Amino acid sequence: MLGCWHRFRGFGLLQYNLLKTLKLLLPALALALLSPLFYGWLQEFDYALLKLLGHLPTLLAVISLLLCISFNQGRLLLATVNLLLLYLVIQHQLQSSLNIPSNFVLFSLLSLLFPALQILISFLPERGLSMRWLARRLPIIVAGYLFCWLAAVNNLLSDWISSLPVGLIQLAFENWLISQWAAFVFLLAGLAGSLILYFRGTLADAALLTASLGCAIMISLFNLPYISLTAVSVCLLLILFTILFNSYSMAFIDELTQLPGRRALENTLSSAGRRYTLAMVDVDHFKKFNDTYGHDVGDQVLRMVASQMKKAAKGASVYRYGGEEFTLVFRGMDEATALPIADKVRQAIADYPMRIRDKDRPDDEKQGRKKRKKRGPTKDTEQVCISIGLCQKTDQHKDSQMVIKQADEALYMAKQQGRNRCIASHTKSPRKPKVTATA
Ligand SMILES: Nc1nc2c(ncn2[C@@H]2O[C@H](COP(=O)(O)OP(=O)(O)OP(=O)(O)O)[C@@H](O)[C@H]2O)c(=O)[nH]1
Repeated sequence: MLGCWHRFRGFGLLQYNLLKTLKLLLPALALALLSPLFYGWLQEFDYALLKLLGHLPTLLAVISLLLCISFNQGRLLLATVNLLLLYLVIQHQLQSSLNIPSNFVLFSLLSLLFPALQILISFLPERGLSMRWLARRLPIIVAGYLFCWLAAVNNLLSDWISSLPVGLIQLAFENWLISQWAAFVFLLAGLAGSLILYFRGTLADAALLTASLGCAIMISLFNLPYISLTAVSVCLLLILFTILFNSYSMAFIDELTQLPGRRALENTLSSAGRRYTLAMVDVDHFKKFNDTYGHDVGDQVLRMVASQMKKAAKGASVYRYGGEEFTLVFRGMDEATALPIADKVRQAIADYPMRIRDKDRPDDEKQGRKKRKKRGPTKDTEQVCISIGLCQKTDQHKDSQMVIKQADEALYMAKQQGRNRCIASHTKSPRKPKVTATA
């Protein structure tokens, strides 16, 4: 039975990770669907406009580089450089037929270099951006393309055609220009990218994987006009979107609970209009969780409270105000309507059996079972309670800060009256809770 449960939990985790991965790939999917439209659109432009549009990838790359530096996104900076250099070498050295031996050699080298660098970039941990970090990695990418470019401008490449291995000459699929070796390295880049995306699950990983797939398609369909312009522009647009989304998350999303933070709350309140109710929420005796079980368990409690609030607070948006304080905003609702919803939130959390994980629980499952047997049955769930203070916006409130202040006063009263309850500034509380907070 227990084995069954573990298998079920394993399946649930797999499903969760797969869903998360698919969600992360959604922006890439949207851009992939739009790229044939963009490609078709290009065909209608006249030569002068197309020449101008040829600079679009460089422009996008420069914007991306500036944003990467401003927002500390090291891996996306390297991915941008990889795409930009690939595009520049193609534009300056590969604008005539691949039947010319030197062009064919350059094309073969680039179709190995790009995916190999993508694999390296995918495996790098995201540790922000510093000069030392960059100085160790950027020269590898630049050196690869510089080597190809110098060999091409010095007319060395045509001499190398006779020494190209068969795997770089034979195509992997009929009518597709990708060689067997290049297909293999792109496949490795795709596999590495997919595994990293599955386990690490960041939007940057999704963008890196998509850039590898996009450039594999570009290499395969290289004889189509403007294919490099289309593919590199789309990949860079995705990278730009990722940088902007990441910086938005850093500024507005609380990392621990994944709830919007105080800055997002301020934005909401500035556009909430004149009719809303705000609730300040505080975890009762939270300090005791930290003191008794440690900071990690304190963090678990905050995550549980956040997720239960999101589930139970129907019609309200939930924010982490800071520390163990949260905020609910009920747009378009008065206190009388918001109060029962807030009370349901309070009840949902009070009813949730919070499982506390033993701090010195051994990693080995067998050892753990032995230890639990020796110690006998223990109480490993704790009740977590919250107190809530509500206040609806009225004409007396000059700004949202005054509403927050009054909701905070109501919260203080809830604490004074015994905790685990909701108090509204203008409306009578629905009922007294049966349970009182114990932590
Ligand atoms: N684990 C963890 N603790 C935090 C975090 N932010 C703030 N704290 C702790 O939250 C505790 C807040 O405690 P108090 O303000 O004394 O309030 P309380 O114990 O909840 O008591 P009452 O509000 O009176 O019910 C402090 O010990 C902070 O260190 C966090 O992100 N994680």
